Amino acid sequence: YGSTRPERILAEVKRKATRGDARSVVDTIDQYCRHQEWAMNVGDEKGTILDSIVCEVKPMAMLELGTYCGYSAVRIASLLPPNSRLITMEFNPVFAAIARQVIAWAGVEDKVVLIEGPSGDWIPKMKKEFGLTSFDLVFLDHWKDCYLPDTKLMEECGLLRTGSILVADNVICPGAPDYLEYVRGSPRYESKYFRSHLEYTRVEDGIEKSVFLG
Ligand SMILES: Cc1ccc(Cc2cc(O)c(O)c(C(=O)NC/C=C/[C@H]3O[C@@H](n4cnc5c(N)ncnc54)[C@H](O)[C@@H]3O)c2)cc1
Ligand SMILES: [Mg+2]
Repeated sequence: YGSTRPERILAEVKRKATRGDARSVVDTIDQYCRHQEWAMNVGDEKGTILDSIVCEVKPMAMLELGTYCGYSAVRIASLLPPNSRLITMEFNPVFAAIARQVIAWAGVEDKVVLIEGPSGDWIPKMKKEFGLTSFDLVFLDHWKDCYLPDTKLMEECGLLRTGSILVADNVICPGAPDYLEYVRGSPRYESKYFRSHLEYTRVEDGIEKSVFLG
């Protein structure tokens, strides 16, 4: 049922996951995408790396670029300290509509603000629209050729402070070579690679964690 993959994922969440239980939503999506049909969620293996960084940073202000079905938004939100917010950006209205329902089913809607639109348009408006000074943590998981331009845009818009952390998915597969070269080569970042696998597969992939030094 459901004509698109995200709609089938949402149907599975409504069928199998416990309402209000973020963990069961995450596990349901992982089970479905591992055994029924693959989808580009950060997944369980890389998700554990993301979890450890979220728990270490305890961000009060976090940004995610590329919501898709809301899997990582739910995963992150379930670990956020009270009064902290995840702002997640998604420009595909079909995916955004599905993600809103997944986020609501998981019961984390009061921790997540989903912005519908392109990151390039919204990043320059973040400070004004959300009374933000900077982001403590940013998760990049949108089109891989947007990682670098959006990182430079966040720098230019003063959304990164000394100690802000960027976490990038898929730096090996599909890969974000220009982004990797930038954060690994720039004296303004301290970068570290966490080796893992492409979600639900044995293909090598990894997460790059980069601390902005100001
Ligand atoms: C060859 C090949 C193909 C696929 C893979 C597997 C693979 C594995 C992965 O973990 C992946 O993350 C990906 C991947 O391509 N992710 C792109 C994810 C985009 C989502 O973000 C949305 N979006 C994209 N740009 C923007 C933007 N500026 N502003 C707002 N939303 C944006 C889109 O609307 C989508 O909701 C692919 C591996 C290798
Ligand atoms: Mg990804």
